[in-house]
Amino acid sequence: MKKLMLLTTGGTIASLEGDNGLVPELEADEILSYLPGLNTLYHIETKPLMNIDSTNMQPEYWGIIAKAIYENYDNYDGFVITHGTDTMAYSSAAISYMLQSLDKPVVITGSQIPISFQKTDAKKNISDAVRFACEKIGGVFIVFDGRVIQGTRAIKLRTKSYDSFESINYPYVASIYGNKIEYSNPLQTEKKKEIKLDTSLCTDVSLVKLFPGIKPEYFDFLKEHCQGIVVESYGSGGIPFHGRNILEKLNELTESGISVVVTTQCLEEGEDMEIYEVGRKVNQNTIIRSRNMNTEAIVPKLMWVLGKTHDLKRVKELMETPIANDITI
Ligand SMILES: NC(=O)C[C@H](N)C(=O)O
Repeated sequence: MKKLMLLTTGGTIASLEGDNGLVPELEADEILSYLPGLNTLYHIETKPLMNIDSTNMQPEYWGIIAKAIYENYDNYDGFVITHGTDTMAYSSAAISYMLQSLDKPVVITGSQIPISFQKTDAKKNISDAVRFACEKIGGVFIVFDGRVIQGTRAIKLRTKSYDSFESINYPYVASIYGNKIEYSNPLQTEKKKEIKLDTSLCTDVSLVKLFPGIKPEYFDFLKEHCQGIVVESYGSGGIPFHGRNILEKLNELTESGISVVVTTQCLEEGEDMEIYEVGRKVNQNTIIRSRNMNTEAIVPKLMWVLGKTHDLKRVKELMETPIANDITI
C-alpha cells in the first residue's frame, strides 16, 4: 500500500459557511473523513500547515510548505497539498523553484465548492490527486478536474467552473479517468536524485500591467521600493516610448540596479521582442526576457532568484534558464 502525506493549507475545499461567507475551517482529518474509501486503498497521514483562504497566501508560507515536504520526503511515496485555488498557481510555481530534483510527485489540489457541500468537485479532485501522487514521476503538479498540470505552467482561468485551471504554453502532463492515468507524453524513467531545498526569497518585487496612458512617474515610486519588477507589456512584448515614455523609465530602473522582466498580457505563445521596433528598442542586454513563462511563475521565480543574488547579469541568467519546465523556447 502506498504511503502518502496530505498537507493542508485551507481554501474553499476546507471551507464552511460562516456568518460572513465561506471560511476555511476543516482540519486535515475532517477533510479525509468525507472520503472514507481512500484509507482502504492508501495509507495517508496528515499534516495541517495553515487554514487560510489562499487570497491571504504570503510568499513566506511557500517556504513553510516546501520545508514540510523536504523534512518528510524519505518517509512517503508521494505528497498531496490541499490549497485554495485563487493563488494556487503562484504556490505551485514557487514550490517548483524551492524544491528541485524531486523524484516523487508533489500534487496540489483544491476545489471550487467546499467538500462539505452536497454537490462538490472536492471529492473527485482529492481522489485524483491521491491517485496521481502514487505515480513514479518527480515534480510539482496541479491536479484539478481530471487534468494534471506542470506546477510552473498553471493559471486559474475561470472563477466558478470546475475546469478552473489551464496549462499555459505546455501540454497537460496527463489526464485522469477514474483509476486510469493517460500521459500526454511517454514518461521518462526517473533516476534517483538528491532533493534540493532552497526557500530564500526577496519579496521586494512588483508586477505592473501596462495600459495606454500609464504614468512614467509610477516607476519612480517603484525604484524606491523594489529590487525586481515584472512588466506585463502588450502582444509580442513592446514597451511604449511615444508621449509617456515608459522605455526610458525601464532603462533608468536597470541603471539603478533593479531587475526588470518583460512579459506579455497575452496568455498564450509568450513574448517575442525581436519582431517589432517597440520590442527591439528594449535593451536586450539588461532587460530580462520571459519567453513563454507565465506571470504566476515569473513573479515567484524573480523573488527566488533575487533571494540568491542582486547582480543584474546573474539575475538575468538565472531567470532565463529553464527550471521545472517553466520555459520551452
Ligand atoms: N476555490 C477556492 O479555493 C477560492 C478561495 N477563495 C481560495 O483561494 O482559498
